[in-house]
Amino acid sequence: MKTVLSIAGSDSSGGAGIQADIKTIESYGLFAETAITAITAQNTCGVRAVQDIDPAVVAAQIDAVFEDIRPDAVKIGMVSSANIIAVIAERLRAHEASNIVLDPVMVATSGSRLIAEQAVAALIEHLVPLATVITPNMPEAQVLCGFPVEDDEAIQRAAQAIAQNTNGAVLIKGGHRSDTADDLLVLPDGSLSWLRAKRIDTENTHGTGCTLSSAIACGLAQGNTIEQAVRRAKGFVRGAMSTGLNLGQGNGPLNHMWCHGKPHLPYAQ
Ligand SMILES: Nc1ncnc2c1ncn2[C@@H]1O[C@H](COP(=O)(O)OP(=O)(O)OP(=O)(O)O)[C@@H](O)[C@H]1O
Ligand SMILES: Cc1ncc(CO)c(N)n1
Repeated sequence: MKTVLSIAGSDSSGGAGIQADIKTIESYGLFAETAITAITAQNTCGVRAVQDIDPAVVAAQIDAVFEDIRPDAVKIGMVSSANIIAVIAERLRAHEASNIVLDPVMVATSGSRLIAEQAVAALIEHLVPLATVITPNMPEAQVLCGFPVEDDEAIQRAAQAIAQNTNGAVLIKGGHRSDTADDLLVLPDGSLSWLRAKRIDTENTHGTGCTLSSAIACGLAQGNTIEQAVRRAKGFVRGAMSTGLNLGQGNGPLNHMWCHGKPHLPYAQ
């Protein structure tokens, strides 16, 4: 069985972070492993508390996983401090990890900040160069490239600027657009493709980015090309957004148990 390691924060409300990743990886039929970077107390309305995990314990989790059940792909999500970022990069290099998907998480859907301002430089220096695919949303792309990212032309320039720091691909996600949900993919050979999609009219978008990035990691673990993995992942998120699940009082979570238009729950009543 193929395995995927999620290095990310815990979301107590279950819709984002480590929890979204495990649900996604299981929906792909793969085996999920985890290295928790932070524990957040949050729900669909906001983040109430964050406790970072000691960097030595983050490193120990990564070592324990690689030295036993070696993952076929790695997804990196919330990494809130420069020290944690540095140990993750160091351990992934030491284990010669491949198929690394970096979701440069900065702000939750609810608007709360999830990374220290000083840690952004460390993310660019240590993790961006290791990534097979980087998946910023538009505000994150703006922080990574340093200029406003508001229209198609700026999205294109931002993706190309971010791609300068990596041998991998860059996917700029369109969840923050008002008109469409088009994403832009720049492949390592510099070729550009727009992944066009109609917007789904819903407030329930908590964890869309976490779900997308772990789904891309699953596709890479299964041997998909980057473009195939990204297109399948976008379809998976779309399906998980479309079931009409409406939980919580804020931006609700996705339904990860969606599978090709029908539930895949053998024990469901
Ligand atoms: N309303 C929507 N309709 C269709 N697709 C959407 C919608 N919102 C987001 N998506 C898609 O979901 C994926 C994740 O994009 P998004 O920009 O929401 O990530 P994000 O901001 O990192 O998410 P989060 O911080 O909530 O985890 C992208 O492929 C995007 O196009
Ligand atoms: C733990 C965690 N990671 C990522 C996100 C971004 O959606 C979130 N809200 N919480």
